[in-house]
Amino acid sequence: MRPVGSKYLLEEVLGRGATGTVWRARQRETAGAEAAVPGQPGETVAIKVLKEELAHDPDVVMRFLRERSVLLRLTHPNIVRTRDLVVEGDLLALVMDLIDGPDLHRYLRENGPFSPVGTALLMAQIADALAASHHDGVVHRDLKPANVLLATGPGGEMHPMLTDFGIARLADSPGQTRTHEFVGTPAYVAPESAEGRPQTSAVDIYGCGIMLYELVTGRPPFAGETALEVLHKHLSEEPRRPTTVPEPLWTVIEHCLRKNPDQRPSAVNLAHGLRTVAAGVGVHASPAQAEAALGVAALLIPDPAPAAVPGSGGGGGGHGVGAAGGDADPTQVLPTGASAYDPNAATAFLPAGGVPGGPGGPGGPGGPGEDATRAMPPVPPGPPGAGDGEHPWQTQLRAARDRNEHTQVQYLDPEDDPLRRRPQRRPAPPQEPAYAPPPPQPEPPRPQPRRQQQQRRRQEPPPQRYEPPPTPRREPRPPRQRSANPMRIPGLGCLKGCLFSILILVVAAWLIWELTPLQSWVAEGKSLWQATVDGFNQVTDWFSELGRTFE
Ligand SMILES: Nc1ncnc2c1ncn2[C@@H]1O[C@H](COP(=O)(O)OP(=O)(O)OP(=O)(O)O)[C@@H](O)[C@H]1O
Repeated sequence: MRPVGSKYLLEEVLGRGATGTVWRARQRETAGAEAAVPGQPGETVAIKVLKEELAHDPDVVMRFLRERSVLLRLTHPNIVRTRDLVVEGDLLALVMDLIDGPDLHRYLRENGPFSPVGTALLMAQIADALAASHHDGVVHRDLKPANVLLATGPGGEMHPMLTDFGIARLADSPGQTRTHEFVGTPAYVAPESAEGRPQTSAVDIYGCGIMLYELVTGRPPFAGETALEVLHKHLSEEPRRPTTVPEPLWTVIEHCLRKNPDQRPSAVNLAHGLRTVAAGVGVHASPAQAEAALGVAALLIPDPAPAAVPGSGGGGGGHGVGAAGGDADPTQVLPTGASAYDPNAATAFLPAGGVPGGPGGPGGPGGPGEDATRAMPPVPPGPPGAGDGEHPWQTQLRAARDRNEHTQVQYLDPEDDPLRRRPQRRPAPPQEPAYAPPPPQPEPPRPQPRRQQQQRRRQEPPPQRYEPPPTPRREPRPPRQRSANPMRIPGLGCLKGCLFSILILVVAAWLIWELTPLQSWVAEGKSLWQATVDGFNQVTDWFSELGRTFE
């Protein structure tokens, strides 16, 4: 096990992304006052250790420290809580609540698309999370199914939680050492981000539009062979409505995917619109609900004051458009050499300055590797603009390190260092769930806990079918009450009903036998047909006689 700060021990890798590696970790001791959640010794948490390239970047470090309070303050039932930010030596790490469930990308791949109602309800919760963060001035900027973790609610329902908040913001350093055009994932990138234009919270709404489309159809609307092709489609192609998408849901998707960010709804209005759609397109919708869903466009009012992405406008910070040289033609700032585009690849940093195929550019020496982390420029030996004086980040970094001065430094045997060997699973002691869930939401199906998924993946061959998680323990049923109406016949399947029916049949047969001339006919040896015909004639004669009497 490897210590992070003095408070946490890394135990097992949960996954790797473009910005870092996420570990299952254990709290060694209660964190200090800087942490939003002090935690208890023995508690399990998730820790994202940022990549070395990021941790070495002075601008990222400075941002990390500056935005500490913003990230720690961001709490919402649909946001994975950041508990602590750790700076230790060259290591930057975010301590989060551990979510025991798959991410939405994996869930979608294994279970196929959601129903329109399920899609609307799930995304309404994501829109709630965005509304809270936008209100706090925080724009996510990397919305995609892989960044939504699926916890299980108290009734076993799916509870989506948005993660990686602020990571795009941290990674998109304005420093002179890095000239990223944008940080994001091509399939989910808003046109203004792709073009390097000023960005606002409307980029997250565009991401919601892509996710809505993907959840209900199983694939994002814009695909292509290369990242460049996909980005071009975001800029120029209008998505078509698939026949499986109901009209009201399409209205919402279409508004979110407007090329003009000023025409996209605010997150609050998006959440409201999606709930109206969910209520109006389901099988149990009342005419009024269906009517309201058809008029959902009226609810999708844009945000009059969207939260701005700091420095994305080409002004302050000198990055984004400014670094790219103004409103550059997108073909100039995107990696034309990008090949074999994977729409579900991890977050990419697309370079502004790197010439595709050239040094520092995609595919060139010093350029992006095979993974999605592209165009990480070499780190200069000293801080930018340091000169003789000290750059502010150095002062802040030292202060942060001083806070961790009691950190236990251990030189581990390479065999024992989880960073150098394949992680071994260690049994986790029972603990309280990290997340106290909100009231249950209807639909969609349950997610599978992460532990089950990981265990399943290790077995050969992997099972093909989705297995639901163990059902939550139910309260024992109260003893069955006897019916207050013993004569009620609930159906022929019921023994009581059968006996009662037989009794009625026996009585009816006896009455027919006694009150009709059936006995005499049988005695005369008539056939059943003859007896029926005679009976019919007798009734007809009786009626004719009756008629004549009244004439
Ligand atoms: N708080 C958490 N609790 C449990 N698992 C987590 C948590 N945060 C992330 N993970 C898991 O860790 C893995 C890696 O996450 P990470 O955010 O680094 O990657 P990503 O989002 O897929 O890629 P990128 O960061 O490049 O977009 C994912 O499988 C994710 O499900």
